[in-house]
Amino acid sequence: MSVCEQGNLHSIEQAISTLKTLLSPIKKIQTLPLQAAHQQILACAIDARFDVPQWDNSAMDGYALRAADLQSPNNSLPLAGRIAAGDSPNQQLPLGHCMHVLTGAPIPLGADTVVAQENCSIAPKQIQFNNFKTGEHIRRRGEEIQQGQILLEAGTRLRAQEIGLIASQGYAQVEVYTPLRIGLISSGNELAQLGHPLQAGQIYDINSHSLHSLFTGLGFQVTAYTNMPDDLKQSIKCLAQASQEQDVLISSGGVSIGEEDHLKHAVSTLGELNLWQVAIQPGKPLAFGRVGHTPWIGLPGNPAAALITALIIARPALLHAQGVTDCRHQIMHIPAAFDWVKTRPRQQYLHARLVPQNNGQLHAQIHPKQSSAMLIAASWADGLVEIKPEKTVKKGDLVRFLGYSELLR
Ligand SMILES: Nc1nc2c(c(=O)[nH]1)N[C@H]1C(S)=C(S)[C@@H](COP(=O)(O)OP(=O)(O)OC[C@H]3O[C@@H](n4cnc5c(N)ncnc54)[C@H](O)[C@@H]3O)O[C@H]1N2
Ligand code: MOO
Repeated sequence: MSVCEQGNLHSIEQAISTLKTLLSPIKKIQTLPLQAAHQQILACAIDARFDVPQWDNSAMDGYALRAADLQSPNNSLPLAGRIAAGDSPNQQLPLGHCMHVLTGAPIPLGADTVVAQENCSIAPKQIQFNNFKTGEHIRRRGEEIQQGQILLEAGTRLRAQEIGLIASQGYAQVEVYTPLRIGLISSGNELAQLGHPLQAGQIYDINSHSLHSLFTGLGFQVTAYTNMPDDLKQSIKCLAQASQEQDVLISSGGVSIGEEDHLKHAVSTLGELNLWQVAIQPGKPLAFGRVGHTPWIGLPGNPAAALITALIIARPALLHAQGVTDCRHQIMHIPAAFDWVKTRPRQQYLHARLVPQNNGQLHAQIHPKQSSAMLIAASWADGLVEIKPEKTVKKGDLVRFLGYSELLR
């Protein structure tokens, strides 16, 4: 890998691929109670310990019968008993009888049909069946899951539905990959901490907070370091310390070409710089490297540039290192509600909202303030419209839309 010259920008695909190489996949595994495993990544496949359902059971409140028993002209059978969910699955349906069954109740042996109670005329000891189909309303043993079947593969992120599926098999604990430890570093003399009044020339540190929220939301273990001043010696000291304590360092700011942008120099002193400058707008000055053996991602300082490069480039590589097997995000093709007439050499990411038209179809509307220094549009937006380098867009053209709901999970 080589550091490119200014003006020779790396493509986004190259950047993601370089970063994946830089971040070695996490191997550490921990066992967690199921309740604590939300958003974590499964380290071992989960297989089915038993069939689901474990026995034939009723899908309705009604009456279980053997269809061949219904010979009488008035379609009725004497009632032999009642079975509820939780009762034994081994009860026998006596010949020529029916049994009352509640939803979830085991089907008595010999029955082949459940008739919903609203389709029955119910007398105390005799049930008349008005309308039914043979075989209906029985949930068959194993129709959902069969014993031994792989339910979830290693590398799956555990959402509410996966947690429920694991619980259905009685697993109280799961093995998950230990979350990557991410050290967040903001750089800049101008940055003030929340809770402190601003001095002249200061602004509040935004990136530490937006990135903390983003990466903890993705399941990583995040530590924010205090601000790194615009000073080479102190940058080296801060990076060296953080690199001892974390699996990955992610900084924001200080990667452009100004004389106060010391980060790349500090990283080269402690390790190596692998890549700098990517054909993405916002976010061109993005850089990667190593501090000692610890991978480093240098996001640009402008808050929207830091957020977008974190989502588009850092996110897939970090999830890959975390063991996630499917790091794709859905891309929708949505008609543009805007014109984009001026071509740009870098791939554009525009803050956009999905707006329903009169016919109910969604169109992508972009915010008027797309500056990388501004977060107001990101907060307004539902996601990002992606425009390839040198492309224009006319109203009604289909554009690629990446929803924040996809990017933030
Ligand atoms: N001569 C050039 N100047 C700049 C170029 C260029 O190619 N040539 N690139 C511009 C682009 S694009 C970006 S993006 C920025 C990125 O620069 P840095 O990564 O070095 O970031 P800083 O200079 O440290 O800060 C930029 C901007 O963002 C504010 N900032 C930084 N950190 C935070 C934070 N944690 N919270 C809130 N705001 C933050 C900082 O105050 C600056 O206003 O460079 C352009 N310049
Ligand atoms: O990448 Mo910069 O973010 O264009 O401002």
